[in-house]
Amino acid sequence: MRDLVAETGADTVIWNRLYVADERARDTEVKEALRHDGLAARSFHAHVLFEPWTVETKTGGFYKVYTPFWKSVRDRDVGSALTAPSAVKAPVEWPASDDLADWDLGRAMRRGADVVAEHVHVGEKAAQARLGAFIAHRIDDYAEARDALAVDGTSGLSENLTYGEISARSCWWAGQRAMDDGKRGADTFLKEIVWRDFAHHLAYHTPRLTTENWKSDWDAFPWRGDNSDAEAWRRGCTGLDVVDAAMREVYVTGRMHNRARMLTGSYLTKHLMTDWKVGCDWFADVLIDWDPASNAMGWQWVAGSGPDASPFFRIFNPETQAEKFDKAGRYRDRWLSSKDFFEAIPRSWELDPGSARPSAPIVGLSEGRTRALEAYKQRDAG
Ligand SMILES: Cc1cc2nc3c(=O)[nH]c(=O)nc-3n(C[C@H](O)[C@H](O)[C@H](O)COP(=O)(O)OP(=O)(O)OC[C@H]3O[C@@H](n4cnc5c(N)ncnc54)[C@H](O)[C@@H]3O)c2cc1C
Repeated sequence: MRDLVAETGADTVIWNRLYVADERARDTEVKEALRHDGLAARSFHAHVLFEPWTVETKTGGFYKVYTPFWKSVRDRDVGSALTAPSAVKAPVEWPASDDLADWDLGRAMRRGADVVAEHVHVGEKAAQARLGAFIAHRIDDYAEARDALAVDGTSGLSENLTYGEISARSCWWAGQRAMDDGKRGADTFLKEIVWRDFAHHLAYHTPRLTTENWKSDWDAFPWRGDNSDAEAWRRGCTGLDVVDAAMREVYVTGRMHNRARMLTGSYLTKHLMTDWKVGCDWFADVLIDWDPASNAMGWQWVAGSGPDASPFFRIFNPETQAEKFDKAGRYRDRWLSSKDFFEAIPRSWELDPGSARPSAPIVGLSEGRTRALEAYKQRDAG
């Protein structure tokens, strides 16, 4: 950054504040170094709706459960999204830049970067267009459609929110206007935007959210570390159609349907009894919308180790879930028959469309469920 500042002649560096421990530590260090160099360094509240220290319980603590958090913020004044500055002074001479193509980032893949590029919509304009299309065409049915695996029923805004290409405030106000216009799904949409804030609230107040079991009694659980079953899970080769379809979807698009995140996560942490951190790390690698707080909160929720988590004994049955949320099998068909997956994966996986998937699940549903519940009972007995 120092080089860039010198090359551009910038006198001020500004950014949006972030709330996860390592992001805060890095930004503090950067701010100090820039100020030490005599530059102005300023950070702003723009990444979330409510900065984590501004939301308190009646006793002055932080929220550990979503519903009271939502109730405490839903009627707050969110403030309007700031307008863009009318002019930003450009450097007299732009610094020389490498050509990204020269970095050959997709070297280890067949055509992976090109495959994923078809699915991402980056940049502020794309984000605004996405929000506009969602509000105009999909928000009415959002509450029901958001769970249907084969339906494009959600906003798709997570990647844009992650990179700050659109602000949570803009989404909030669009949702509020939709509510005033009587759009049925608007309230659910606002609640989801606040789930994102809740993740950052938790990560700020309990930094261990992203690195350790949030509930320490889970430290005694015999999670398996990374293992060959987890590798089969990553490669979409578990023998369970819906799980494999979802693991292929994420490899091709850089995204995964929210319901599919829950059920692939459940299969990994419960049936395969693998530590949620293994899945959390994989999602960090492959998700374009990767957000450290939402990802860790999602994984700890699925695993049962997080605040406000789904109880461990409530083990998703991926097949029942698929029957419910992908009745006609369109989601499974689409991703299991996708040739793009084989284009996108690393060559070292040595998979091609002719490679067979296991004909039965690597860990059967009832066998995995019994094993997980037994380990859970023993954890509590021990
Ligand atoms: C195991 C697991 C891992 C996850 N990892 C991430 C991640 O790395 N990055 C990420 O942005 N989301 C993550 N989520 C949350 C959720 O799956 C995605 O935000 C959602 O699928 C994004 O699609 P969308 O933008 O169409 O969402 P929409 O349904 O349109 O929702 C609107 C916005 O609300 C927010 N939101 C919705 N659901 C959640 C949620 N459960 N938690 C937090 N925020 C939410 C997102 O910012 C989203 O863009 C994870 C969930 C699970 C279960």
